Amino acid sequence: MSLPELHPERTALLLDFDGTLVEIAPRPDAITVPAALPALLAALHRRLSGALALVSGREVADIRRYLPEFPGTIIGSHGAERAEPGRTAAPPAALEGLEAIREAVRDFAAKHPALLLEPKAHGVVLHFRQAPELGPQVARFMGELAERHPDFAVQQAKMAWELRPGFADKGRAVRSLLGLDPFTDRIPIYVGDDATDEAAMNVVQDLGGVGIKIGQGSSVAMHRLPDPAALLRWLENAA
Ligand SMILES: O=P(O)(O)OC[C@H]1O[C@H](O[C@H]2O[C@H](CO)[C@@H](O)[C@H](O)[C@H]2O)[C@H](O)[C@@H](O)[C@@H]1O
Repeated sequence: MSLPELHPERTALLLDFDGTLVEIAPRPDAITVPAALPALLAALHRRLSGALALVSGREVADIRRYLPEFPGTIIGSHGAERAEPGRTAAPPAALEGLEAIREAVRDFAAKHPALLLEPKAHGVVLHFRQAPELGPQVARFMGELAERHPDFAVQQAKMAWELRPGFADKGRAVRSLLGLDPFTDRIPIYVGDDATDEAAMNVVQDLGGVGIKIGQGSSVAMHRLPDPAALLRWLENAA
């Protein structure tokens, strides 16, 4: 099946960030934004009359650090934040249990120096990319921590486990975005590579849209591209 076309009046385009627009790197701060990406996103935003959003597990502020000129909507922290063009995301609500979670994760990471702790305003990520053998232990620890903090959910990522607020999920965030101008009444296309993107792809496909999975692994998506470079080529042809 060939990839869908981007129609200026009928398409809404929703793009994940890590592993989708940028290649996975050894650390969260070691990614390289392709030189052509900012201009490409600006061109797509114009072509779709604003119906372009980034949907990331990263915080909005983090995405803005890498793409300061991005003109569209940004959904961050797996859906816990949404920033409209030109506006700052609202500060996070106080989350019950977050301080205790941070402390427990800090203590655990201190015992395993190969782990990388990524703190977020809405949660915390433990990366085991530098010590893959610790993966099962990290999964167990984060799972047990989530059981003690029912407002939080465990989110699997690539070589990482995260605790995020239970209310934050990309599926819910995308469903609500698609009810707003200029996304409403358009056919959504969602592109993502990771477990967190599956809920969003389910939603867009339920609504008659299209999911595109980047890379390998099982997915609900009806289309697939091998890597971010292939996605950029497709977007360049469509822009
Ligand atoms: O929803 P996304 O935009 O795909 O963000 C998901 C997580 O991405 C980041 O972690 C992943 O990418 C890192 C950089 O390539 C990599 O080192 C790490 O192993 C991956 O898990 C980011 O650090 C997380 O905060 C995001 O939730």
